[in-house]
Amino acid sequence: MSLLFNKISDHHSNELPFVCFRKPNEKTIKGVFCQSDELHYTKDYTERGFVFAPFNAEESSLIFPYVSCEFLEETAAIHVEEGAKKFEVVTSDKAKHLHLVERGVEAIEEGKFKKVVLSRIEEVQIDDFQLVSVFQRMLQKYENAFVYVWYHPKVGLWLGATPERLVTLKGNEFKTMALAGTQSFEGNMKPDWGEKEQKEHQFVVDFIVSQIQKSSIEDLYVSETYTAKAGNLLHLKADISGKIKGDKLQDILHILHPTPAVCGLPKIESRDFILEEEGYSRKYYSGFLGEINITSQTELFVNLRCMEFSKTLANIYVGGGITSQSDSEKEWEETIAKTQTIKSIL
Ligand SMILES: C=C(O[C@@H]1C=C(C(=O)O)C=C[C@H]1O)C(=O)O
Repeated sequence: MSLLFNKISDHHSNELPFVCFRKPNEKTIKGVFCQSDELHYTKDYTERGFVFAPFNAEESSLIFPYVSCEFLEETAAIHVEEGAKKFEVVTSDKAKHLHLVERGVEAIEEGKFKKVVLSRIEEVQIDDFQLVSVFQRMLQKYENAFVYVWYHPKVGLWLGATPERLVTLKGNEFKTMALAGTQSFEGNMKPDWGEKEQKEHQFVVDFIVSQIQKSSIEDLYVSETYTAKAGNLLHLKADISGKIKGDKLQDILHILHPTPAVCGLPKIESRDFILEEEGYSRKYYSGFLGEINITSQTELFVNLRCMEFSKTLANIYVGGGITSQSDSEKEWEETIAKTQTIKSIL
């Protein structure tokens, strides 16, 4: 095993915090290793470090401050075997999810909001969990995702391979994306998209554009909508960029997070519905993570296609966008397709 993967194993066994990640379409894997298990929170996003933020923007975001961390980088090619797939689904409550989606559609029909993203946890029993192998399989399988493993002994162990960028700041350049609408990849990168998917994606574009117009970001550019592949799934995607004039990272996060790709529209009404009705805590799922203020660059990703581990269980977090046109059975199928993307690396 390489130096970096050994260090991950050691730090995890010694119960010391770390994060290891690879950015989309890059080869370098970076490891950040903390020297103590003290918990740090961001004050105002002006710190330098790796942020791990929850879905609920009213809760604090964790940070590994780079002043007190050790770093390792590697560009090793990874060749690992497919997952052993020795696992059993412990909880996967279909009736509950169908009911939740139906309540979401009713609330939309009552005019409470236009879109809400509803999610669930699937608990999977894993025998003989090998952290490094699972992480390596994720790296191998998801080249165009932000792939990470994040650990803090007082918080937990999270792994993910997310296709969604929340925000990139490089100098005065600002970039984000609108990603929504899902179908399974069947070999065709130019599939037909239904009206429901096109609409749920447009809600995300419109929200981001209107929020940016409230900020001082100029030269706004929105690409054509196109199909993007993430694992065995396809999504509708549009790239959005601009030039920052005076906004701080904290202001930008405040206007963007959580976008209707993971929350809904309007933001507050849909968020309250999620917090009241989903019946579990999303914790860091659909929050965001990544490096902030590293040589004046920030790159944050939405925490999707992720799981949280305890000793013998993996909690897989999945959700999907609900609109007035949603069919609960199809929404259930979409969450199944999303869990399969994740399970294939276990
Ligand atoms: C909420 C998730 O994904 C989000 C929801 C999507 C959808 O509703 O079609 C697609 C991509 C993501 O923006 C998830 O994967 O859990």
